Amino acid sequence: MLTISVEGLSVGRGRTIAAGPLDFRSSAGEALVVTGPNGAGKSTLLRTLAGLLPPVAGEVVIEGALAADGEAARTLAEISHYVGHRNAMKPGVTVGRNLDFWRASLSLAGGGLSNRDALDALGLPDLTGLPFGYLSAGQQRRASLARLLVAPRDVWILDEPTAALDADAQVRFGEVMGRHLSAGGIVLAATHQPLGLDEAKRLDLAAGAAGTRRTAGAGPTIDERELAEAEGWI
Ligand SMILES: Nc1ncnc2c1ncn2[C@@H]1O[C@H](COP(=O)(O)OP(=O)(O)OP(=O)(O)O)[C@@H](O)[C@H]1O
Repeated sequence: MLTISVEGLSVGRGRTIAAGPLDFRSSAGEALVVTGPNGAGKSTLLRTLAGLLPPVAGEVVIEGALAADGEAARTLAEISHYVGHRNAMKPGVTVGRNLDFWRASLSLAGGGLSNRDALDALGLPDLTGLPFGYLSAGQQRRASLARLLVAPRDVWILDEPTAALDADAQVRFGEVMGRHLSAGGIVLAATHQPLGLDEAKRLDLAAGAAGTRRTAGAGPTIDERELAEAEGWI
């Protein structure tokens, strides 16, 4: 059975710890909802889990999942979707071609929904022929979330997934996540809003996190400019 074990994980930038050390475990069919005030380290935790930032300390152990090459997956990046604050869809390219890109990039063994069915699951009409940039903010978020369905992956790492969604879309996306969990998937989500995941485990980063940035004694050295470029800030 797919299991993610997080042990002594401290996350941050360079040697500055934003949150941790953290210990938790998620198994197939489970959701973990990460909460906490602004600056508590929720996004930093999710980016670290997704493999976009190195951990300051600790480790993430994956068991029971196969990567694209048929070997046991060793990192979450090999078996997960990451949806950050940004939509990661090209505005000048059609919705359909954006989704085709995600299908081609992330599908492990096929089996994803068609673009039209994925959009329908998020309550959108067939907008596949429109440039992504023509969509409203909420439509853009829905279309971006549709990539979770065109390229099936076991683990969904979601940062504020329902920001910009109206009430109907929030309910729909709650149902989409529920079906993913029922099929044995895992959801790791940070949010300030209820996600409709009543059975989810909770991880509250409030205690001792915001405003108490600490520096690790040892850790990987990061080139701050490289990091900023990788994150699209410069
Ligand atoms: N690129 C960066 N370089 C240095 N520090 C950063 C960088 N990005 C975030 N931080 C710092 O890391 C800490 C945690 O930020 P993070 O974005 O993880 O918080 P969050 O809990 O997701 O907040 P919010 O609820 O506002 O989205 C903050 O103090 C923030 O200033």
